[in-house]
Amino acid sequence: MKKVFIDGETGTTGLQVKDRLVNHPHIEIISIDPAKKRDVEEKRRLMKEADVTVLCLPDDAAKDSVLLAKQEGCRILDASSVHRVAEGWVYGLPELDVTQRDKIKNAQFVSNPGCYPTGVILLLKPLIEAGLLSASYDYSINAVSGYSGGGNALIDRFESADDTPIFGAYGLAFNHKHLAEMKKWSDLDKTPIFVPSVGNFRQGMLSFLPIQLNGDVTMEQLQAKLAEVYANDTFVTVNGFNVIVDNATPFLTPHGLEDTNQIELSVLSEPGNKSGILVAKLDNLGKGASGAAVQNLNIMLGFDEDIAVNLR
Ligand SMILES: NC(=O)C1=CN([C@@H]2O[C@H](COP(=O)(O)OP(=O)(O)OC[C@H]3O[C@@H](n4cnc5c(N)ncnc54)[C@H](OP(=O)(O)O)[C@@H]3O)[C@@H](O)[C@H]2O)C=CC1
Ligand SMILES: CC(=O)N[C@@H](CCC(=O)OP(=O)(O)O)C(=O)O
Repeated sequence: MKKVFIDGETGTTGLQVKDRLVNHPHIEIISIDPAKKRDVEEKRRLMKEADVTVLCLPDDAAKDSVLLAKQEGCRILDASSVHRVAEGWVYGLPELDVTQRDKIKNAQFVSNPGCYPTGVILLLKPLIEAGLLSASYDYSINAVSGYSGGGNALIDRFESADDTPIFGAYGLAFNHKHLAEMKKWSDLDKTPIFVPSVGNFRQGMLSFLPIQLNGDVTMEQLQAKLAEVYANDTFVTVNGFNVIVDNATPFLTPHGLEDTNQIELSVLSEPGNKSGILVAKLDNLGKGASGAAVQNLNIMLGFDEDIAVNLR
């Protein structure tokens, strides 16, 4: 058995990591006494005992815990957004390319990706790498997330206040914390324009990337390349060209993947069109956070990467 300490076990992401790991046959969770959850020496003791510590903390608290881990030489999987483009950290997106799983397996410090970047990067990176899309294109991304993406504070607001909107755009200063991560790991020349939004539902996410093609490239080729690249990836499904897979068809909704570690990629257009959209659907708390964290833990600890990644 390997031991895992979840620092931030009672938060939205931490609870979902815990709920997955209680079903893990090879991992034992070591928990902090709730009365001591901010006690630095108690954290140090548990970190030293654990094979890996998962940080499910606000950014500033995550920085403090990483200082402890550095002092003690402990392994960390950080779900916060602090280290996703930081030197000395491995980006925890196993499907990024064929070398990424080995990097994750051997790393001391792994940073779990943000929910929005997970979809955007998996769509853009392989298409740019293949020369089908340009790194210098003016990309824009519109996305909608379930309110659990905002952690306990937003959950409380949506579930207890009576003045919550059905839908609201945010991040309108265009400096969202996920931009650096999207640019770096998709290999973009420019920072994209990103308009996130939140809807009055708990879990689920859709990210849309409108594309205008130049030259001979077709939208069908984009779908074919994505299908080829992710053919062997258990958690990535590439839908057929212009096929909407949704219980609510003809509507494309953020729903259907809740509590799973799956992500669905789609290329939607009409045959022969030179424009269309790339779409990623995932559970912001699944492949966007806790499912991905358990997948990364499995890789870091040498287990099959699909053990206990889903809640259903
Ligand atoms: N929600 C999501 O969809 C995603 C979240 N993340 C990231 O995961 C991290 C956690 O987010 P989320 O779960 O949403 O946030 P929550 O606000 O739901 O949970 C944060 C938890 O951390 C606890 N906490 C705060 N400070 C400390 C500390 N110093 N020591 C120990 N525990 C502490 C909080 O306790 P208390 O309530 O008592 O303050 C709370 O239980 C963030 O960095 C976020 O960016 C990543 C991907 C997706
Ligand atoms: C709806 C909502 O507020 N979503 C969060 C992102 C959630 C996520 O991916 O978390 P990280 O904090 O780990 O980056 C936001 O836009 O900041």
